Amino acid sequence: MNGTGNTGAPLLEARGVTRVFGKGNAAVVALKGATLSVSQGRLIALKGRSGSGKTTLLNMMAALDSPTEGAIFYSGRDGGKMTDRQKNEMRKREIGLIFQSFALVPYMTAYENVDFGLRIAGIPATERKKLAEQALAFVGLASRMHHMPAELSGGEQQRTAIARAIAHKPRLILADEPTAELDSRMGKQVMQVFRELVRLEGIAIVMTTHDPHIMELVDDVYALEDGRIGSASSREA
Ligand SMILES: Nc1ncnc2c1ncn2[C@@H]1O[C@H](COP(=O)(O)OP(=O)(O)OP(=O)(O)O)[C@@H](O)[C@H]1O
Repeated sequence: MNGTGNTGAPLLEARGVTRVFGKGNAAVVALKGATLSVSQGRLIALKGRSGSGKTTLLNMMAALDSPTEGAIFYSGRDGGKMTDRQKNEMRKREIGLIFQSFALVPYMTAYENVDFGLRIAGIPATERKKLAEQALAFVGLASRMHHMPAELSGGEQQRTAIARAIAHKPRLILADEPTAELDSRMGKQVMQVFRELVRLEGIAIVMTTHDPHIMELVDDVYALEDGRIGSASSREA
């Protein structure tokens, strides 16, 4: 990742991650000993039924939640040994998050949404315009960037959300069901943008999905079943 990417360690590694919500009789074991490794330039899908633990794992990869057992390493750094402040900083600078529902600010244009994300990431004003325009051009929205979200199609809104997630040049993107609210054509556009990010920028992307068609478009698939990673399959890059 930025500044720490030459350690030889994977961008992100989950080792034996277990997450239990609640206590006693009410305890829910959402993840059971999940282990996976994310290297630069890979597009990875986590698949599994509703309730299998996909979002729980993604939230922990994003350092939004902590494992009950096991550990997550970010370029070799143990997340369990980082303070909340260090985790917040790392998330802002090194990770881009994308959600199923796009999560755009409705009264800001596409450009303003991306600029807002850059401000939150602490990027100085002098650099923001160029980075926002570059990111919006990358996702094919150069000519639509001054439109409000409501004036954009679902696919364009999700591509705006991708531009916001990539504008600060993170090395890792975590996307929770990014194509779930899109029809198949728009879902494909989003997957094309992901493939180009992986190929041209060397970014690693981990996405959750239910969609069997998407499995053909990714490099690695991890199947979650009742909180366990039941199987993994890869194709050569
Ligand atoms: N904060 C929480 N408190 C209690 N239980 C939780 C919490 N978050 C998730 N769970 C439970 O953990 C399990 C895994 O949930 P998770 O949201 O990770 O599944 P998912 O595979 O992402 O499902 P979906 O595809 O429906 O989004 C479920 O049984 C869920 O009810």
